[in-house]
Amino acid sequence: MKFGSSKNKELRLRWSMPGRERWEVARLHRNPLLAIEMETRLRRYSRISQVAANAETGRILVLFPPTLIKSRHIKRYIEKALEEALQCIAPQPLPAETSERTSADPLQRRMGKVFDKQLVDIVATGNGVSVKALRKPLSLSTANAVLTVLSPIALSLLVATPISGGLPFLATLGLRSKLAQFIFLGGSYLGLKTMDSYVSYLTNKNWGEYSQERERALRMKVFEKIQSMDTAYLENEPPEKLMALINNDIDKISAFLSEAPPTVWRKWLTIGIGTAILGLVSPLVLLLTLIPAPYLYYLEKRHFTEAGKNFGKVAMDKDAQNQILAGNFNGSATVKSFASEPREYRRLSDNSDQLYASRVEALRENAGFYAKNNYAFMMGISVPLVYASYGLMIGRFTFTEVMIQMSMAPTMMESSSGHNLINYQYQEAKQAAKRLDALLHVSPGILDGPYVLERGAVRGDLSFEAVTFGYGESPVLEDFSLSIPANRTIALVGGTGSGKSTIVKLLQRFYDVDQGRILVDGNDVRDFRLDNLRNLVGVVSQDVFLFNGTIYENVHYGRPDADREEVLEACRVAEMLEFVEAQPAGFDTVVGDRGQKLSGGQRQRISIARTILKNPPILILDEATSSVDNKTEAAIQRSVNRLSENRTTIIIAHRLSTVRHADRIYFLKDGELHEEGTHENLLDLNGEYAQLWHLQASHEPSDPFEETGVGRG
Ligand SMILES: Nc1ncnc2c1ncn2[C@@H]1O[C@H](COP(=O)(O)OP(=O)(O)OP(=O)(O)O)[C@@H](O)[C@H]1O
Repeated sequence: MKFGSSKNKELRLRWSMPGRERWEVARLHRNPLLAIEMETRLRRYSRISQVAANAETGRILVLFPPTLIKSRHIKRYIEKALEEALQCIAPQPLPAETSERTSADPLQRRMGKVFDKQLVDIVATGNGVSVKALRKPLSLSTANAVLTVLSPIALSLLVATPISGGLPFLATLGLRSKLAQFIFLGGSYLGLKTMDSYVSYLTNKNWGEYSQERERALRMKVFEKIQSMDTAYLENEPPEKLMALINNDIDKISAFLSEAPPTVWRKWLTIGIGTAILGLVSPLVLLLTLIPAPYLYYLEKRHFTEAGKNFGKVAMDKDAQNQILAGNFNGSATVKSFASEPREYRRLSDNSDQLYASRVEALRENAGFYAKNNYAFMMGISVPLVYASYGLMIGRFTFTEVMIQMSMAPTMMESSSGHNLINYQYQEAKQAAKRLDALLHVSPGILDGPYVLERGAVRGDLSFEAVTFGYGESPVLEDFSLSIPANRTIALVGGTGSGKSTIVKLLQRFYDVDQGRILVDGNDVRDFRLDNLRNLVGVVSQDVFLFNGTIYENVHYGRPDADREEVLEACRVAEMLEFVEAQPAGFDTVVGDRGQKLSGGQRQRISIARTILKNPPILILDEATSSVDNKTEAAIQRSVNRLSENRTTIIIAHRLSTVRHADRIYFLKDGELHEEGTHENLLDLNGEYAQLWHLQASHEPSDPFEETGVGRG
């Protein structure tokens, strides 16, 4: 992307002093991903000491040592970082149908015709197949190939010089004496070897950096895509599958990129140059050298198929063994109680026999392959050399020519083998690219609306107008209407599966309604930016998800820009200070995976504190107190009551004592409003709500909220 004349509009220097500059970047405004990408890119410049990009203000602060870097360079660095970051996070312009996809970049298009198109597109994710990025690694690989061929030739000439009596072409360069030629060739050989090592290092380093850069861009793109996916998609895809896409598939592409292009490029160039040299010296020796190449190729291909099968079988047997062992160790008490140790022993013994057989088969095949491969390889070197020696004997070749043949034959053989490993990596990368490409081209159905919401301006009036919605064919909600004035507390009650949670999922646009509309302050929720809409709603539910961090971090998650004082205040309102102080490391206590190290009530309070910190105008309490004892419930209820003050609140609960003080209660049945009114109205109505109330009252010894004097919504 070029900025051209728009450059000045993109960037504006807001403030500057030696070693510090603050720039305004128009596109940074409200674009947190761009802020992250720009920071990452600017940090790569070793002479920039600190960077902070702020998506709220659209500004970027750069700190640098003024003695090392001139102020005018900062602008160039920012321009470059912006250009690269924009390409990296730009939305995929490709349409959903594979057949219609076209690559904008001409090099990408050309490469897509030679290699697998999906793989090329995936490698190009973010910023295309950049000629500039490939120029250096490709040049280094070329130099590497040339040096691979030149070094053995220099050695041949060096060894041949004392015996052959000198090289005429060196004599024409003024090196007439044998010693002068020897010194020149010895120096050249050592110099070439040194260069060869250094260029090899640079080649590997550059291809490695290129593949790592591509891996990073791809990982971020895939992660961004997964995050943008609809809830419906995420519910259908197991997390392990998504993790495998990000870990295994991207790794396969990265491994292919760091190995295959430099190896193939070097091998092909070496074969090309070697063929030319051997062809000049003796076409027959060249032919003899190349004869085993097809056989070597066939051997490798067969070996990869067989080895794939054999190691697949070994892996299966090993998996089965792990399962047997895990079952045995985890269920040791059950094994002992049934006295089934001999049965367990037999299972492992049978499995070990199978594992032995499959491993032996794999090793046998491997040994056979290496024996045949070595034999063919050696013949590829030996037969031409026998012929070359014969040629020397009958005077067809000079000693120098034989030495060149002796050095080139192994180099050629080495270069003509190993293609199957590359092919294997290519096939793996192709399959990985296919899966990633499919993911990147799924179009999310739920997209941002055009309007940016100012949070403070939202009152919190909610209205569901004739909403019909179903997850599949049959509707869960049908022609459902409900109005909630701002700052009121309403309750949704009803049998299991009646659609209560679905209503709040629709409000947050986890799904879109099939018919009708949902309004916030009179505006359709589909018109808002998704992040704005979801920031309006705070949910405290029965299943609290905590990240595996500290208590403080989990509360702070509610509003990352909150300071410590605000976090502590939220915890105080959520009545969690007492339990935090009892923890070994207080707020720094790590909560464990999904918060497993805490009790249900403790997790619940963290969730409430998190929501208090978020301070949303609309609050949803989805069975928030259903899994705790009466005392904890009463304490949580106190926090929840404080939390619901001055907010539109929807309470979902099965236990009716939790909702009796709501301003209005809606009783749902099969996705339709069956009864509505205050608790007293509904009791007077003596319908299903009243029946349920009496049923629950007869099972509950007393109303916990009456006892503790809390529970007013
Ligand atoms: N993600 C989903 N995919 C398919 N069907 C779903 C999904 N979520 C809910 N349902 C179905 O939609 C219907 C309503 O579910 P919902 O969770 O809204 O009920 P609920 O009233 O909240 O129930 P509960 O009180 O048991 O939580 C149920 O029949 C349920 O099986």
